[in-house]
Amino acid sequence: MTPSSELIHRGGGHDAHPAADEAAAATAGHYPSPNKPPHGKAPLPPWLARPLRYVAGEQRLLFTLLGMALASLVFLLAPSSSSSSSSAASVAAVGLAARHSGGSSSVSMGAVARHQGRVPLGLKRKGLRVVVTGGAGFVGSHLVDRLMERGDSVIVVDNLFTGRKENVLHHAGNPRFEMIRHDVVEPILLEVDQIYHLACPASPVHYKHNPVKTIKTNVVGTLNMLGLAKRVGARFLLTSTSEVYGDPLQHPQVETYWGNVNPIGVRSCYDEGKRTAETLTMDYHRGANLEVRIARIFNTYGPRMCIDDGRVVSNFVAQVEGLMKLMEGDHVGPFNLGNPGEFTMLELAKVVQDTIDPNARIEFRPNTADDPHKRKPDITRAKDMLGWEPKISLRKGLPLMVQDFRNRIFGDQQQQHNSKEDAGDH
Ligand SMILES: O=C(O)[C@H]1O[C@H](OP(=O)(O)OP(=O)(O)OC[C@H]2O[C@@H](n3ccc(=O)[nH]c3=O)[C@H](O)[C@@H]2O)[C@H](O)[C@@H](O)[C@@H]1O
Repeated sequence: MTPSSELIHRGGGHDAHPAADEAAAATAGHYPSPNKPPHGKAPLPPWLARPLRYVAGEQRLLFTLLGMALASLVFLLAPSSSSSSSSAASVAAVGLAARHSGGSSSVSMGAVARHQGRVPLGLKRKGLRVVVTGGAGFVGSHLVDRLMERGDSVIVVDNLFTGRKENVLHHAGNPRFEMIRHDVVEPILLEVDQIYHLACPASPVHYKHNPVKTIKTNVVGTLNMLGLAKRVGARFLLTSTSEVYGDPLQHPQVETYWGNVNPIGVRSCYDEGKRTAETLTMDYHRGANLEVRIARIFNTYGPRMCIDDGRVVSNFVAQVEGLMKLMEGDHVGPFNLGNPGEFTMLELAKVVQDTIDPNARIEFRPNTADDPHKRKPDITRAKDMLGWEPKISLRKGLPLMVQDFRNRIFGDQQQQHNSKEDAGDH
């Protein structure tokens, strides 16, 4: 075989590697002369002649055109399914990237995912990403249970001042659940759709313990969470309190009542703190167009309540239902969420005697400073606009809480007793 026939043979047998063939020919010293015009026509430069010959050979051009026509046909016939699945992929990727990135990029990515609106074909609507500050507390942990039940992804942000890990421990290991030990007075960046802001010491024994910290949590903590909501475009719900009415001069209290609060008293860190939190919430709503909701919670009791809480009981944790209705609804509020059933302290003490211990002694002591004399929510607004009202009476609800307290106190004592016995055995 001559070197030139070898070159032709290579060209025909290894079409996929013309460049390699050229290199082989060059090393063999058999590059065709570019200066010899074939059949007297104008010569084609070799960089053009070779690819043209390659494309024209073996009907490759025909096959290429056929392939392109087929691909366009498929694309035209199935435009919606292919485009929605690709958008689904991009949304999923965006969600993932957004959770793992910080800075401003996560903000815009979150916005893309959130405003996607349409659910891609064949995909179930994904649950929301929700932050619950104070989610390890009494009300917060019951809210977390409901959100998890609904299929949401929940992040609890709590500094565990009065909350307990045990309140949410049953969700540990669930990939939709996360708990971050964090104090809301420090900023935090999370990519979420909704923020339930509950973090705050709520009972007088706790909020009076460190009043400066209490007001800081209410003001700086709320500012931080509002800032987060603004940044990621999340809906924000504040759990305010009946304490914003102070020692009310109007009875029962309607949401339009402005309250009677001592600004310099021992309870002011909480009362004024929550009032400022409400002000901040409304300012962000008006000034930054933030979607906000405000609930004013009246005294609540139930399982998981702090054993040394000491607040007067009036309502069961079914209030959580009210919080969720408020978040999902169209009304900003504020809404009173509480039980309008009224009773005196003496009546309450007697219910406690009947349900818990008939031998419990009733003591009469002077009231603490600025303690409200009377309080009763008017819940007309919540009934009409949220379709919410409390369902469990004190006599029915109290035994449920008592059972939980018994388990925790006597269960703990039983555990200590058992471990002492175990230690004695060794
Ligand atoms: O009834 C009300 O008005 C109150 O109801 C709930 O409070 P609650 O669940 O009853 O009280 P806790 O069990 O003490 O829960 C508060 C949670 O906030 C957390 N917390 C407290 C203080 C703080 O600085 N940061 C913080 O994360 C605590 O650890 C705890 O988990 C809400 O959390 C309060 O915002 C609301 O004012």
